[in-house]
Amino acid sequence: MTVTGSADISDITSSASQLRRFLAGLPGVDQVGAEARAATLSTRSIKTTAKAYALDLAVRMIDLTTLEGQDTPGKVRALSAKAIRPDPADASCPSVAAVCVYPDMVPVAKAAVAGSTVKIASVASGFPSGRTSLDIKLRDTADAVAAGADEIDMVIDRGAFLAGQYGQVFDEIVAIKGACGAAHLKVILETGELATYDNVRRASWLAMLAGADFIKTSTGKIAPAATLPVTLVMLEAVRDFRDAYGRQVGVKPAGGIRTSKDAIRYLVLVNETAGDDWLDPDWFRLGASSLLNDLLMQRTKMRTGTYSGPDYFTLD
Ligand SMILES: O=C[C@H](O)COP(=O)(O)O
Repeated sequence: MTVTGSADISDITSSASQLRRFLAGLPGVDQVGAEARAATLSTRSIKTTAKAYALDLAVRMIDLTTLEGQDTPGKVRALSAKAIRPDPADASCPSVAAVCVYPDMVPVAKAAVAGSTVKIASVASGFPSGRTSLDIKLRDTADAVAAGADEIDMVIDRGAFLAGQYGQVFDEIVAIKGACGAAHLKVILETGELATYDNVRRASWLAMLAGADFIKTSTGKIAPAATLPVTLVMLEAVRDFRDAYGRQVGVKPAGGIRTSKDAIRYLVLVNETAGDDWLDPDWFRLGASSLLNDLLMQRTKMRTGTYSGPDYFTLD
């Protein structure tokens, strides 16, 4: 896709009307083509050696998530221990990328991963609905960062987006990015509420223009959550954005990704759509609460030839 319009981001974002014109001018997504391509890629088989690599890469890309009202410090500590050392019986098993928690659990998670490579991601900005004032969203974000979050996962205002108030959504992302300081910002589009692939493409560009470090599909609280075609559209967007403006943005599908097969399908999609520059935890994450155990079972099967039952691994 060739992006038409100004070559300079500041021209596009200088006014709400310029931004609207730019987003309205993005080419429409070929829905049938996107779904067919995602379906074709999802049937692709990979060699055994590549599979072993892919399983480890998928482990390294996980944002191991717990976002439940009943989360306790004990559960977050256990999850953090698992994030550092997913398979205590196998020292070759890598750590996951990050633990993802609500802001009040950041201090607990931060202390639990101290000394490891595991990052702390925190949802903020009135997750999951985002229906709160900008002041509260900024405070929510600043609190999580002050408590040690390395990454902030914010939700966009879908109501404003769907009403065409792109300038408002843009300004909010810019403000929250400011509150992040050195922490990376992942912008959750909540694609299950955006209704069309064209909207997914527009929201992806809007978030990137506003300074997102990552674009993320879903909160995991709305169905459908991550899907391959939606992720394909987002991967095309980050690829085209880098081509146009020279800045690389990451992608994080999240919600409903539970099996090794699913994870490998996403990795094939990344490779074939954005390219192997994105096949790295710095640029691609899998937001998941219960994918890790299946990856561990498949790793063990490849190593020993036999499956360990799910009970062998601790609960995610
Ligand atoms: O961001 C991650 C999601 O909230 C996790 O969703 P999941 O429980 O369906 O894996």
